[in-house]
Amino acid sequence: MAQQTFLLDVQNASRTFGGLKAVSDVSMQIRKGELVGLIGPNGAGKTTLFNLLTGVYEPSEGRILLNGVSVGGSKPYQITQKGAARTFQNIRLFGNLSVLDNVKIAYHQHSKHSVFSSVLRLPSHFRGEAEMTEKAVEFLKIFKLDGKKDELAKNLPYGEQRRLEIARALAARPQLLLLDEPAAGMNPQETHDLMNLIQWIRQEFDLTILLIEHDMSLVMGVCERIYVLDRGMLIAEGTPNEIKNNPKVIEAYLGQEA
Ligand SMILES: Nc1ncnc2c1ncn2[C@@H]1O[C@H](COP(=O)(O)OP(=O)(O)OP(=O)(O)O)[C@@H](O)[C@H]1O
Repeated sequence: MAQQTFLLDVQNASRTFGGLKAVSDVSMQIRKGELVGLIGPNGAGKTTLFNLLTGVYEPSEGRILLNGVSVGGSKPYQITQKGAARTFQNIRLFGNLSVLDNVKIAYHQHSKHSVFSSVLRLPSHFRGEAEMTEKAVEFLKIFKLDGKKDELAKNLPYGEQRRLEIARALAARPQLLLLDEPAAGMNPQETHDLMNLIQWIRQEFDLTILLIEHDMSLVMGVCERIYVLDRGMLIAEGTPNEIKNNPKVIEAYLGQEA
């Protein structure tokens, strides 16, 4: 029987820093089109797992397959080319570039015009450049940022910077979009709008999404499945309802508050 290929297949991945096992023997399988949450108390290993998925760190043990192909040892930009793009917990925009240029940078790798035509300023370069600007503006429209395209990214309010980061990740045309705390610092209205936006872009761009989020209303409201990490280990996986009522999960979160 043919083996099922998952879009993302994490097989017994671990990552140690000195004596600390930040991610310990984690396995997770995500099918194309799913919207999955990754939660856990502070220091559980969520960002470290994202860093393994995106080539920031290599797993100390285990394998990570994207579309059935191992991404072990790939650099972050190579993983982006293989179809996974991310946002960061601490926003990482090019603050001194315009909002438009932040998106164009991501779009650049998908542009058809060659470096050769750019250097020689051939007509195809200008056509390519105009096309890229047009596409970038389309992405900005989705995130209601087109009116601010010429502002410096660093001058946007926090919630808009978060949206711009997602627009930039999306412009890289990923199959898998990894969002690290997309609602952090947003007010309830912004969070609510973001939930709708995440669901909309998933449909529109045929995306698979994995998101880390502390805002439980967002996680429980949009995710179909949730993985829970605690002290580097996967302690639960299930639907939002299953996770809400899972004693191990409740205990992990109560431990955090104690
Ligand atoms: N580069 C590193 N060097 C040493 N320790 C690290 C490194 N990166 C992460 N850690 C440690 O690994 C553990 C997991 O951290 P991580 O940031 O992945 O957790 P998290 O679940 O994302 O936490 P939070 O919700 O607070 O962002 C923590 O104890 C952290 O201090």
